[in-house]
Order: sequence, then structure tokens, then C-alpha cells
Amino acid sequence: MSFIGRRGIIGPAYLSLGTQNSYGYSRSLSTLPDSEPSGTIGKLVAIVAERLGVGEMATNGLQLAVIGGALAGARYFGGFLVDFLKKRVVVTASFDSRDESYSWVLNWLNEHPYSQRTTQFSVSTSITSSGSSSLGEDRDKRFPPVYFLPAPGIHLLMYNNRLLWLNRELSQNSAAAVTKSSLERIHISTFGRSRDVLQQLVLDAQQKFIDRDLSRTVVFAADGYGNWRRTRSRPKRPLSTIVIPPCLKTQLVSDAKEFLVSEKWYSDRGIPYRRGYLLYGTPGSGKTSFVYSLAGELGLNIYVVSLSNKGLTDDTLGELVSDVDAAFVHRNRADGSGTNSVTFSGLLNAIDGVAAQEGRILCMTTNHKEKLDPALIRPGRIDVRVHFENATQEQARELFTKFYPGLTETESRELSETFAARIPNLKFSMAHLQGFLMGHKGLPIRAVDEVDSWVESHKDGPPKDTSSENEPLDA
Ligand SMILES: Nc1ncnc2c1ncn2[C@@H]1O[C@H](COP(=O)(O)OP(=O)(O)OP(=O)(O)O)[C@@H](O)[C@H]1O
Repeated sequence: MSFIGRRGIIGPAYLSLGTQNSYGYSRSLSTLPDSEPSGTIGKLVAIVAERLGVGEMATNGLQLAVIGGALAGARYFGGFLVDFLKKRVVVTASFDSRDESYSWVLNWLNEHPYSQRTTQFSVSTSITSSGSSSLGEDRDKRFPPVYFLPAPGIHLLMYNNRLLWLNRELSQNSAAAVTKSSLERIHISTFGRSRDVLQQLVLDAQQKFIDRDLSRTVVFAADGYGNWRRTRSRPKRPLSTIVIPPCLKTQLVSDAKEFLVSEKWYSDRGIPYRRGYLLYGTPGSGKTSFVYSLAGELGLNIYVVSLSNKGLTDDTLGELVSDVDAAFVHRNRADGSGTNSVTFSGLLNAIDGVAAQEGRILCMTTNHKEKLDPALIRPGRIDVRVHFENATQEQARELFTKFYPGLTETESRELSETFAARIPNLKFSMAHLQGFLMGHKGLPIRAVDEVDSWVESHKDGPPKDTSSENEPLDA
């Protein structure tokens, strides 16, 4: 009873009212000193109630309601005032794990001396929200990268002689917590009203991240919510490792390079500034590998949309594609149908509708060009078509040479020619031949000796297992 009048505890006291009689409360309120605002309010209400001829019980209820309301209002406006003052003296930048900038900040934090000395740290093998290592697949997989990061909670650290406090929050949502993509947020604050120091921090973090990726090709995949997620990065694959007719390679690369510097040419003629390539043909013939190499050569990232992504709709697809500023790789479903709700017209819109991104290169890869709707690959959407076939003998020879670089020139020429002569033209994919050579790593002579029996054992058709080393782009 005695605590009812105390400021700040009216709420809980009110909850226990059922166990008290109304008279007791009335007494308590009326015996509060005048200096107590609730007492003053109580008295005022009692006076008004008396004038209005309201009964005692109703007066008590009215008093409590008015006092409760007054304190709730004070609390609300108090919070509002604190927020207002905070905005005047503190500047804060927030990062959300659904955005790529989150990875920049984690990477920056990982390199910050504070992360090496804090006693509260979390260990992670990934600094991307998708959970994949951003350092790519060339690292020794027995020893994945390790990142030491400040643990969830509040941390104080210095940046450019300024004190920052960082709050790392994990999602409380249990559903999100079990997925790899659980939501996390980082808020970085400092005193002052100028955003300069935090903006500089973001730019520094971004630069560090980009520098690390300079020699790598980064792949982003679409999630079902219209966001791009960085899925992996891998060392740039040199074009020289792609064994296709040299004139084809040169033609495609110079076409893409010319496109990237021709924005004005396109705008002068009112032509949408986009370029589309269709790479079609047998599985394992190098279509995906070529896209990787081309992106590496041009210094572009790869953005992949899998149309079998269940969450994808026309809207999210449109949003994603209007957001792409580099290469966009799309393993298509010929008719645009899938388990999601992307329609064929939605797909066409995403490719070259009004909102479609300018300055991008679209690469479609398919094993079945004949199943594609002609509208999807009409000129303007697809400008260059390239057919990838099973390996010619010339390709087999070149693949062998590249696979065993340690041979002398004469050995290399003789062995590669013998090897190629034993491979039937256009029967095996490059992936099959690569698979055979992988089984003879460092054993070029044995590879040549055993290739005949390998070919013979597959005379009724190429090996069924076409597993390639390349991760599919639409993973
Ligand atoms: N022309 C090629 N030159 C060099 N390597 C190749 C070539 N074609 C295939 N390979 C090798 O075979 C593997 C599979 O190639 P890739 O995934 O690029 O083929 P793909 O045509 O995209 O196949 P799919 O249509 O099944 O996706 C890769 O490891 C790649 O290194």
C-alpha cells in the first residue's frame, strides 16, 4: 500500500489492485504530500469528482486512471526527449546482415586491433551473411579461414582518434536463429553531430573489402526476398585456361570490352545500353567456366538468379535485376515456368523492361537452346550466340598441354598429339576429358597409355557421371 504513491511504481501497484480495497487506495492517495505530483493530481481529481457529485468508489477509480495516464504520458515524452537529445549529441550508423555493407564492417572489425585483444569475442569461419567464406575455394579446405570478431554486446574502440561504441545484436527470432541467414545488426556510434567520421569508416571498410577482392571474382546469388547475397569469391580464372577456339574467345572478350566503353555510342542512338550473350550446348563444355573467366577479365562481379528459387516473383526479380551494375548470369528455364511465381513476361521485363538495369551484360547458359521461347532470345535481348560442343581433337590436345605444364616442348607436343589422336572427335565433353586427366595427375605418359582403354570402355556413350569441378553458377 505504501508504495502506490511512489513515482515510477504506479504501474505494478495498479496491477495488484484486486487484492486491495478501494478505500485503502483512496486514503493512501489523499495522504500523499502536496509536493508529489500524483498526490496533487489525485486531489484535483477528487475535487472535480466531488463537484460533479461522483461517488467515492468512482472517484478512486478516476484518480487512479488519471494518475496512470499522466505517468504513462510522462514516460512516453521522457523517452521522446532522451531520443531527441541523443540525436543531437550522438551519431550512429547501422548495418544489417542482409546487406553487403555488413560484410565490409565485419571484415574491418576483424582487422581492427580491438578484435585481437577483446576478452569477449566470437569466432567465425565466415564474414558473409550467407555463411560462405569470402576468401574463396582456393584455400586449403582442411583449414578454413578464421575470423575473430567482437562478441554480441557493447564494445568501445578507437577509430581515427575518436571513441566509438559498437553494439552487435543478434536476432531474437528463434526461427531466424536456426538458419544460416539469421538476422544480425551492428550499430556504431560516436559523440558529435557530424557524420563524417562514420562515413569515412564505411568507405574505409568498403575499400578494404574491395582491395581484397581485386584478384577475385565475386558471385552474388538472389535470395527469395529481392536481395543479393554474396555467396562466394574465387580467384579470377585466366581466359587462357578455357580451351575453346581462339578466335571465338578473342571475339567474345573484345565484344564485351567494347560494350563497356560504349555507353555514349548507345545513348547517341537511343539504343538501350545492354548486351546479352547466349552460351548454349553440351553439358561440361565450358559455358560456366567461360562466364567466370570473362567476368574476371572485365573485373566484374557475377550476379546469379536461379529461376527455380521458390521465393522469386516478378516483382523481386525486377528489383534484383534493376539493381545489378555488372554482369548478370542467369541459368534459364526455357519457358520461364518454375516452382516460383515468375511469369514469362516478368522475366522479359526484368531483362529489358523500363526498370531494367543499363550497362549490364546478361549471360544466359543453357543445354537446350531449342526449348527456349524465341522471344527470350530475340536480337536486342541476346546479341551474341555461342555454341559450345563436345571436345574436338584440337581441344583435347590443348587441354593435355595445359594439364602437364612441366614437360619439355618436344615431350609436350608428342604426348599431346598422341593423346588427341586417340580421342574421337566431338564424342566426349571437355569435362569428361578433364576428369580422365585428373585421374592421371602428374602421369602424362600413363594417361596416354591408358586413354585407349578409357575410350573403349565408353564406346557406347560418354561416362554418365558428368560431375564437374565448377560449382554451378546458379547454386
Ligand atoms: N572448354 C573448356 N576449357 C577448359 N576447361 C573446361 C572446358 N569445358 C569444360 N571444362 C572443365 O570442365 C568442368 C565443367 O565445365 P563447365 O561447368 O564450365 O561446363 P558447362 O558447359 O557450364 O556445363 P553445364 O552445362 O553442365 O553447366 C570445369 O571444371 C571446367 O574446368
